[in-house]
Amino acid sequence: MKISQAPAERPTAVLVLADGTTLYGQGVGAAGEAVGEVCFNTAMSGYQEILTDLSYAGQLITFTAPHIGNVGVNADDVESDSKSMAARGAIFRAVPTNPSNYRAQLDISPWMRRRGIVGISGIDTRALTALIREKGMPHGVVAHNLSGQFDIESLKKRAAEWAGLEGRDLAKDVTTLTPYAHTENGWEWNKGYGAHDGSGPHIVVIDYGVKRNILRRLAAEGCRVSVVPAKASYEEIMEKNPDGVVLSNGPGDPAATGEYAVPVIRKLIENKIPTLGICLGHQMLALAAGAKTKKMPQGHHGANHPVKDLSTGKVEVVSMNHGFTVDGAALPANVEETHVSLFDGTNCGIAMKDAPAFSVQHHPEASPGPEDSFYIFKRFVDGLRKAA
Ligand SMILES: NC(=O)CC[C@H](N)C(=O)O
Repeated sequence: MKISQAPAERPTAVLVLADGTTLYGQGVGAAGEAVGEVCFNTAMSGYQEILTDLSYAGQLITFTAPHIGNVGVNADDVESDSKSMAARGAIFRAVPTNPSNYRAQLDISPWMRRRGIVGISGIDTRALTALIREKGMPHGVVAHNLSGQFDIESLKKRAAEWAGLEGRDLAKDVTTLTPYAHTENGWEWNKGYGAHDGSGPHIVVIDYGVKRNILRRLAAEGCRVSVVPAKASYEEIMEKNPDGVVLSNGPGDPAATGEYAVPVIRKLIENKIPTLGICLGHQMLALAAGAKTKKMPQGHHGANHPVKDLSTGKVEVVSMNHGFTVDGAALPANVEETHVSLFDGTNCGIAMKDAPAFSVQHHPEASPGPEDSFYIFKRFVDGLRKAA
């Protein structure tokens, strides 16, 4: 399959893929160039959460929902701060129009400019998504400049020479540099975020690129939440006297990140410290237990993926964002598969039989997406309360 698009009349942006596919459009957000792996996200809403999710570092996001920016942006719906290294590029079908929503504080384009996200609109995202589905996630460059002059050959070369995500540890680039305490609670209609009392179990979250809503959901369960850098040692974690440890989501290849993270996680398991892993944290718990991870052709990025909890038989509709997967067919004997994707049967959760540790591939914190899996936090925290 090959796609092409006639140059827009006065293009101010272009998407060039490593195979030379060149799609012209209108620039949105920051001017400049962004190189990365081109993925697609099928969520119908939640573009602000998606564009601030640090797990997208190194990726350019094609939104399959055609109208991005309709409800504007606000200060609440962010998953990382303004200096974050989340997705550097975004690809839209329609040129964003004036937002209409009572929560809107700003248009998407100036907001993207502030965050340094280079965007292109006017792209046939349906054809691009079909291309990704057929051939896997290509490497590409989004370039945006008002002159409309682009050196396509050099952009193609840049895309083709980009090293890709396999073997890349990106958690070290996006993690917090210093430990901190988190106090923001879950968001409530007409109230926003409150502060929690922190009277419940103490959770240490290892930040590989943590989404804020993971921290907020833990706070909403009554937990005291401490966040530590990705390279915190086992001793530094234990000095904080955690009742439980959460391994966060994050960008890049779990196998590369695991080089420093897995030895720490192994010690947590050996010492029977209650542990919950989410997405990258799930993949690294699996690696620590002796399982394998591999790259997926298209990955899962959306907010309506059906997943089955094998322990209850219930199906939950979940938020997903991953391009690597745990090989469910090669799990060690002490690891039980607890969740599977009903789209393609890939592994979506594990529990260790000989340690109080479990993890899920999807995003129980949603943000964006349905709240079906909030119970994962409750399951973890109830377990801690029982053990106390
Ligand atoms: N959201 C995440 O934590 C993503 C994990 C990993 N970087 C992947 O793409 O599979």
